[in-house]
Amino acid sequence: MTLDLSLVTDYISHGTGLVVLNPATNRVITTVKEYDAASVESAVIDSERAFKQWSHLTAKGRAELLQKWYGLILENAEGLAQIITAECGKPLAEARGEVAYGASFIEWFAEEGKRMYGDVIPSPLAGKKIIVQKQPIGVISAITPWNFPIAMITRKVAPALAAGCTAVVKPAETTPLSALALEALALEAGIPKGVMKIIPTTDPVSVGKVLTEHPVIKKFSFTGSTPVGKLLMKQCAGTVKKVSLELGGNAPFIVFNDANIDKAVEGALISKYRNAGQTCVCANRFYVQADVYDEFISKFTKAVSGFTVGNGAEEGTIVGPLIDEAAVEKVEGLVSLAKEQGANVALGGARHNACGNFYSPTILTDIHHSNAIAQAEIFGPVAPVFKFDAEEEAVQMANDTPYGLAAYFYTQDLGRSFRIMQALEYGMVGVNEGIISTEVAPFGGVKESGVGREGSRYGLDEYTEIKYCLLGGLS
Ligand SMILES: NC(=O)c1ccc[n+]([C@@H]2O[C@H](COP(=O)([O-])OP(=O)(O)OC[C@H]3O[C@@H](n4cnc5c(N)ncnc54)[C@H](O)[C@@H]3O)[C@@H](O)[C@H]2O)c1
Ligand SMILES: O=C[C@H](O)CS(=O)(=O)O
Repeated sequence: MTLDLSLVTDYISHGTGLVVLNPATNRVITTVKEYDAASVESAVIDSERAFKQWSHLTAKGRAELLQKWYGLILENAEGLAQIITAECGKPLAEARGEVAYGASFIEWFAEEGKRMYGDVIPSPLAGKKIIVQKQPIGVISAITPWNFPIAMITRKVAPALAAGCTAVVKPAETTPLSALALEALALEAGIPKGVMKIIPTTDPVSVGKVLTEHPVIKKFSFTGSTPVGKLLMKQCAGTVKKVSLELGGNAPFIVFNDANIDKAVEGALISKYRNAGQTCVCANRFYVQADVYDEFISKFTKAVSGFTVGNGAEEGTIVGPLIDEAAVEKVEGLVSLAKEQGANVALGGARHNACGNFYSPTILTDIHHSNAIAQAEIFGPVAPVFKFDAEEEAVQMANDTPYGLAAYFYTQDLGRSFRIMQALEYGMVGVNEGIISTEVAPFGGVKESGVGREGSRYGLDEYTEIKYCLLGGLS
């Protein structure tokens, strides 16, 4: 399949720049023009200039342009999906899903922007009026990861633009093409130049300093690992920026004795192996109650053994490559340590065909919660399955992590459902469901998985400021 790069022609560098590789083949896709700290400063000033006009459009006016952008993304969905697969590695079917998911935030916030309501508060003071209004916070910056190169950008930029803000966005070094295609389509939709600017770079540290320290930037939104999120949050402190963070996860997936095991296996497959296990909400550790442990392992192993591993561009591929060699080495290290600590490899446990960035879908059993792998965000197609006896033990182990993004459990007992929903220390919980992300619900974590929420009616608040006005002298 010849990759169509016509959407990003204007961004391709015919000399030096940011080299983009295909993780399935490690071959060069293309090279794109890149930004350094100085040119990012200039982009920030352009964004400030664009803000003056964009924020003065009506919400309806902005919505019409966002809806045009949404329409163009859907019209170019297949081309965008092929770009995602080429630079990120995920199977084409998943990439198509990501385009629709990413576009859904634009559709959703085009409407939400028209409902950025304020308040008129009954005044306790005679002759005085109390008015509360929401205003766009201003120029925002964002830094995004490689695993959802379109959706992680639109989940930030859509609410920002709908609220009247402008955005300067640094995508991951490995996946700039999807981001640049988004920018090209936004310009084609009539969204003015400078309203959304993508800034690829081979120097994330210097560019990141501009995006977290520049005084013109009033809000910073980050999606990525927890260690980097902590660093960038500190960098924002000097100018007291409003910050939202979508960070790492360590999702427990609990299966109780009374669960529908076939449904639990179905949920486990999608939750664990989506994007080869490289999602922040992937089930990261499985806790299965003793009476159903053997049945779950048998059915889970049988289903995973049928997965096709390969290039995501080939129809039928279920598990594509990891993003790079470092990612494979990290997974290899975690599996090796688990085996040293007594784990049994029920399936996989090594590179696929011992080549490239491919790792075989893996299931580990006879493993204890104290093993290191229970505390690490695996970010690969590896499922450690722990056995437990009592409900309280499962909850204690599930909560025994600094992370708090997503959690999942399967039961058919209503009382247990409410007990466990209440007891789990996570921002998002799937009950008898292995995939929970949607634009209408608040996505985000607690503890060291993040601050703030994306999507839903709450997502707009991240990009607004509340202004309270007291009107006197009206008697
Ligand atoms: N909570 C969520 O919604 C969510 C979504 C996707 C990914 N993630 C998390 O992201 C991680 C995987 O993505 P990743 O490997 O791209 O994460 P990462 O933190 O290594 O990189 C994320 C982004 O930060 C940039 N970056 C890294 N160091 C920087 C620095 N010092 N200054 C400025 N920018 C810097 C990178 O270039 C990239 O654009 C996982 O931990 C995953 O859980 C979370
Ligand atoms: O990995 C990060 C994404 O947020 C996962 S999802 O597509 O939103 O479920």
